Amino acid sequence: MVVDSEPRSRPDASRAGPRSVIEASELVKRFGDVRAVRGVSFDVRPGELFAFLGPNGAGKSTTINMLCTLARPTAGRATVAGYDVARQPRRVRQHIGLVFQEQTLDPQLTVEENLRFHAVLYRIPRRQVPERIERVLALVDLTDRGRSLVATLSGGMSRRLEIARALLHEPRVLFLDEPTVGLDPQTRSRIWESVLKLRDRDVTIFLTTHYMDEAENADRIAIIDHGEMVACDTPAALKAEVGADAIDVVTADDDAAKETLVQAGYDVRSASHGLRVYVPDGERAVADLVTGAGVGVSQLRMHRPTLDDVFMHFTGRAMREDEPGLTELERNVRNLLARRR
Ligand SMILES: Nc1ncnc2c1ncn2[C@@H]1O[C@H](COP(=O)(O)OP(=O)(O)OP(=O)(O)O)[C@@H](O)[C@H]1O
Repeated sequence: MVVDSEPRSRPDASRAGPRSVIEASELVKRFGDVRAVRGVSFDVRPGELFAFLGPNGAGKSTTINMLCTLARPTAGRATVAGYDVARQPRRVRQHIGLVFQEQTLDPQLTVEENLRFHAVLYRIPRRQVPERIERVLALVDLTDRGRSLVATLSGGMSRRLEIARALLHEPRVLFLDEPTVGLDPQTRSRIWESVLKLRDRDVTIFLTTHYMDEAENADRIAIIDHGEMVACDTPAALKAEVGADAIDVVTADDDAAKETLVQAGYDVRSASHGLRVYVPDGERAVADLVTGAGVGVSQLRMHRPTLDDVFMHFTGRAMREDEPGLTELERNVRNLLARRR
């Protein structure tokens, strides 16, 4: 991405909220008849780790592309770092770093050469370049690989190098679109070590992911479905919104226990093995439940809502139902159906 000189322009402070580093207002994107994004609004505060989740075809990439100035909104507006994505795209690009799924490094160049090339594109003053390269490589734990050809790096190292490169021009916002997709758990956690270090550096992170354990790291999560925002809050608040804790109990006589508990006012469902009781606060309810069952309790297990439950609640689908085993054809059919809605 070449950042050339756009006429001097100032951040659009009149409109961007003073506390928001990203502000999207009624963003819309149509591709012909396809309404990919249908009026999405949200804001991201400085230093936040903001996760964007949604099923396949929900509109995540389209939204991120509009924020990164890679796609022009059909309607609505957005500012990033105070600049309008449609009217001041070059300014926006100066203040953002991008790590997308596709590798964009040159495999025939060394790690340092790739970074130096990026420094030229972003017009980083020459005398600052060595120190910046050293800093970003240390951040992603690649200090000793500066002279290695990128072609010789593992998938995880390449991804960490992409992050390092995206940070070289000191962006205010780092966009990570599925940064760990297809990588093994150990490599994913290495990448996350680097990402989480950024939290102390006042870099705002806008992330899309399919991995719920990664979304747990977010300060806030937005869920998008069929091009619309269906939820946006902290992981804890979203889980609380989904509702009650569930306690699974197996008793000496489940039918009798169910009757007694229902009479005592509990929300009880029969499960394939035992009973499931929904309570607002599982930890407090356990003791009362054991005595209230009226018969001997042989097993008891508490289940707190997870982000998977949250995702299911808001989208009606499991987060990872597309993986594994969904064929390309099935994915395409699903996208087609999503477009028709
Ligand atoms: N260039 C395009 N032309 C036509 N339709 C498009 C185009 N880009 C995206 N779409 C459609 O817009 C909708 C949203 O797509 P988008 O790629 O933003 O979803 P997503 O949430 O990123 O999905 P995934 O997780 O599969 O990447 C889908 O129905 C998709 O088929």
